[in-house]
Amino acid sequence: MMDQVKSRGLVLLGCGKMGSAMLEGWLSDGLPTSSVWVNDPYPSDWLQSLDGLNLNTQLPENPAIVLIAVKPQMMAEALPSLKALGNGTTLFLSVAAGTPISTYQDMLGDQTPIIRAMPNTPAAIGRGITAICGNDHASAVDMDLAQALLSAVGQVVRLDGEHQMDAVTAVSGSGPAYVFHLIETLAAAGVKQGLSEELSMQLAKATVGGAGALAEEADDDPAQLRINVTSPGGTTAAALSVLMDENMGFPDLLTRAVKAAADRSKELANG
Ligand SMILES: NC(=O)C1=CN([C@@H]2O[C@H](COP(=O)(O)OP(=O)(O)OC[C@H]3O[C@@H](n4cnc5c(N)ncnc54)[C@H](OP(=O)(O)O)[C@@H]3O)[C@@H](O)[C@H]2O)C=CC1
Ligand SMILES: O=C(O)[C@@H]1CCC=N1
Repeated sequence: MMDQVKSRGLVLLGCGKMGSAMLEGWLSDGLPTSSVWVNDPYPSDWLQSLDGLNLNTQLPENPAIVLIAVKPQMMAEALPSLKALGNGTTLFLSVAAGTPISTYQDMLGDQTPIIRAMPNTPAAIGRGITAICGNDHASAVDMDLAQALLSAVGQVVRLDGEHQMDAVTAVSGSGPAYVFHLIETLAAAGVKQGLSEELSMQLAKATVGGAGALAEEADDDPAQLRINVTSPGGTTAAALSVLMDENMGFPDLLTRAVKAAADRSKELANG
């Protein structure tokens, strides 16, 4: 399956933070730079340093996949450059938040196989998770090809339909930022308790990384893992009484944050 990508080529339209995170993962997985075409007006130093990459050159005539990773606001400007590849056997895979499949069909032709995907930046180290859903022209083979490509940078889940994409974006697409902010604020809180910045950051990163890995690997669910940390009448219980506060705690705060992200994803549908 991936041989097709190697021989026919992979095109990246837009290669900023998300495009680069995925490309980094694919290159580490063995995709040769000579099979990759990147079209980006201001390529990063990293992209420019990649030997053999086809950077801002003429695109292949029939690439296996075009990955669209420009911002939703740039879509109307960026997509027309790909029109010649529409309505053919090139599979389009878009990671843009909000932009519906219908926008790509309108601009690339309504016979074009299109898969919408929502990845996240841990893809850079092969620990991403990507949710996908395709249009009627994305065949089972196309879905398998997208799944094979995305599996190289982490887990892949298939959605029941496009209607789930806004919620997925709010949970796992944006989610890493919530966790990074948790690390920042946990480290800052440790400094307030008298630790050095360096030590507090080391403790915070290892704690979030270790807890995340345990949550994925353990048989117990996260609620039980939390209970396992919480000695009756101890320190964790004291902290959780703050974090689980009905009005000002994590549940209310995260519910509102995830809703704000999902609402913004819906707004971005209009560019
Ligand atoms: N960042 C993330 O964690 C995630 C992002 N996404 C989605 O990925 C997409 C990209 O986001 P992100 O990587 O964060 O954004 P970035 O701004 O980092 O990347 C977008 C890239 O596209 C380039 N670009 C702009 N216009 C064009 C054009 N006409 N042709 C080709 N390239 C162009 C930009 O160049 P320049 O900088 O010069 O404008 C930039 O390098 C978005 O649609 C976003 O919704 C999805 C999941 C997670
Ligand atoms: O912030 C954004 O809009 C993109 C989509 C998900 C993560 N980053």
